[in-house]
Amino acid sequence: MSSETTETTETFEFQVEARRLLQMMVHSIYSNKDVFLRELVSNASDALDKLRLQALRDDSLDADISDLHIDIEADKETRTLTVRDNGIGMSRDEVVELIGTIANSGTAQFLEKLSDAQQAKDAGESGDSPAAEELIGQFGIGFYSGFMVADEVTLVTRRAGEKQGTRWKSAGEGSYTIETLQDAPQGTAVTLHLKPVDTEDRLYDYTSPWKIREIVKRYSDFITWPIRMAAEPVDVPAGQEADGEEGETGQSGEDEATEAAAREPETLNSRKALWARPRSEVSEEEYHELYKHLSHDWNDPLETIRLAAEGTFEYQALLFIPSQAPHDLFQQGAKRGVHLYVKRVFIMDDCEALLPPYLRFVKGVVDAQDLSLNVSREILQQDRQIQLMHRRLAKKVLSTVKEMRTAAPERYATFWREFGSVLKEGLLSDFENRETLLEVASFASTHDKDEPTTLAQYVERMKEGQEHIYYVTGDSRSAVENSPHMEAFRAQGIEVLLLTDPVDEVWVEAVPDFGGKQLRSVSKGEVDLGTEEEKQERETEREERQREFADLLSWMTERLGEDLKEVRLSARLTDSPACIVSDTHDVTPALERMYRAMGQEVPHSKRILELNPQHALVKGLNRAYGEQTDHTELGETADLLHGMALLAEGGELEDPSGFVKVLADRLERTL
Ligand SMILES: Nc1ncnc2c1ncn2[C@@H]1O[C@H](COP(=O)(O)OP(=O)(O)OP(=O)(O)O)[C@@H](O)[C@H]1O
Repeated sequence: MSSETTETTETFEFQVEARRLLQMMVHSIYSNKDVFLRELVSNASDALDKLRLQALRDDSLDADISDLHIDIEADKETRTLTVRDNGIGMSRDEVVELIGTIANSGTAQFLEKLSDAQQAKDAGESGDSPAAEELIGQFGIGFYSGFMVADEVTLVTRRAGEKQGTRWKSAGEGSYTIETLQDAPQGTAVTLHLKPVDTEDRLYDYTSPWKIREIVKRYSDFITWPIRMAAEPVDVPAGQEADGEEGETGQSGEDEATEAAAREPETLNSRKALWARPRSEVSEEEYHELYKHLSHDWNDPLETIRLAAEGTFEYQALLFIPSQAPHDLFQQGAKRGVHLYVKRVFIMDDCEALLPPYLRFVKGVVDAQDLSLNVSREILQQDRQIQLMHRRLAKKVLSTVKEMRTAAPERYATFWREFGSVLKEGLLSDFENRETLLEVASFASTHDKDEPTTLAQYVERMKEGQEHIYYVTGDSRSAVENSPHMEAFRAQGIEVLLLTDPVDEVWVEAVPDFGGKQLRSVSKGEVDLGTEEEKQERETEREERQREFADLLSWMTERLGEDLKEVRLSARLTDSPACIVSDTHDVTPALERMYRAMGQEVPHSKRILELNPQHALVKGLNRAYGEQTDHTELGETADLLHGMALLAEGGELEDPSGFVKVLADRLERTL
């Protein structure tokens, strides 16, 4: 970061990502500009929460917490709007770090998507890609949203307990200035120098008390801190003052009284916690605004869940399922939604003790009556009541998903698209809810190109004589659909689940069955399809073939023995000459790779090469083996066959260049 010092003011450049984000705010890609105030109030409220907590934990903190509140002040003359809080504030370093940079690691990627979406919009295309608005909504922009309505933003702040304050100022272009102040009130004041009103662009007059009142009521009513607005100075014509309650104390005294009454600030929000209000009184919109405050998401949630427990351990919970997965869903250390309150007092965000990790996308509030305000994360993890609450909340979320699946299939489809892969992690860790998880899960399948299926639907469609639920795992739908392992299943019209999430490799190993039907990989063990009669018939034929190919198979098993457990005839191939399979209880190569990536050593399991006795290449190989006495060349053919089988399942060759050399040599001879 470059800095240039004048006497007291330093100029800094914004970090690249921050600058791009600001650019978008300045050029305003988000149409509902009113939300800037919600964002500033939300930050102010967080700052007040933080100060109260810190004061609670640290007696020696030199801070005034007697009247924590938010002030909104508009000045029509100078066209400025100030949002002020007397909360925790920021140190100078914090200002530079929090306001000048965007620490979120997904930002660069997000910005790519955003500018693509914006370009598409500018070019008048309306493709499948999400609109820029939707994207920015998902990300949440917080403080920077001020630049949607202002051409200059000033922030004055002093961290509670510190002596000096800081002034930050920027026009939202490349740089900002920072100044140290000897004298600044505790907390933060953000002053926006407003752009000219342009109602067509939904840029309203944000100095209008009416507009401010409306926005605060709509977006921030539930904020528990008072949000005050200085009342408008009323121009009262002389001699027509409104009810002079103070009595006649002379002309000048009366003026003062009127002015004082006029200056009495108005509290704009009702400050009622939504979860404590009767359900019938809270509108959906109010829930959605609370969700946005808690989650920093600008989009509405997919589902709102309310729950209250009475008795010895009383609590209320208000949970939300977002409509989009956050970009950091699979990042280590990403935030975990739920906020903990104790008797309406905010205690902590990201309270991981309240829900299992596979429900980390759920946002919301849990307000418990009987916890200490000083409760720590460690204590929560061990608290029996919290563990009970955790179980109950998890069950409630899952039952909501279950209901959604039948009552609102489209919403469920969105849910599963966004969160299915995280939910499947639960199959590994949450034995208690495993059945429910299997019931709510859905999977791509060969039955339908577009529509996923549930396991129950799969079982209903199972053919006569089919005993197992078949699946294939791999990197992509096209790769697994075309894998040689699928041939016999396709030929016999047997449905196969197509599992392409990394987590699928793992949970299928852990879940033995669904409703008594075993889950079976198409690439493991022997396949045994069809009715008893058909099986019997095939078995007899196989024994015959086995005799026919016995010498070739044992020679190949020996030749490839270093890499393979066995070479045998296949019942799963119709078109391909060969494929590789794993033994029923062996770890698959994909899983081996995953364990290694996680730093766990697993023994390497040798696999099995299966040959298709109907295939001309295999037949030819068998014939040649019988006829020739020198098997050197045939050895190469066997190696090629092995390599081809590996490639066909999307695997990797141990010696790709060796493989290519032999192949090139063979091709050359065909010309
Ligand atoms: N009024 C304030 N008082 C104290 N700190 C503040 C205030 N406003 C912002 N901050 C600090 O600056 C950080 C960045 O704020 P910003 O609104 O840009 O993002 P955010 O609220 O963290 O998240 P998001 O970008 O998802 O909205 C906050 O996390 C907070 O630490």
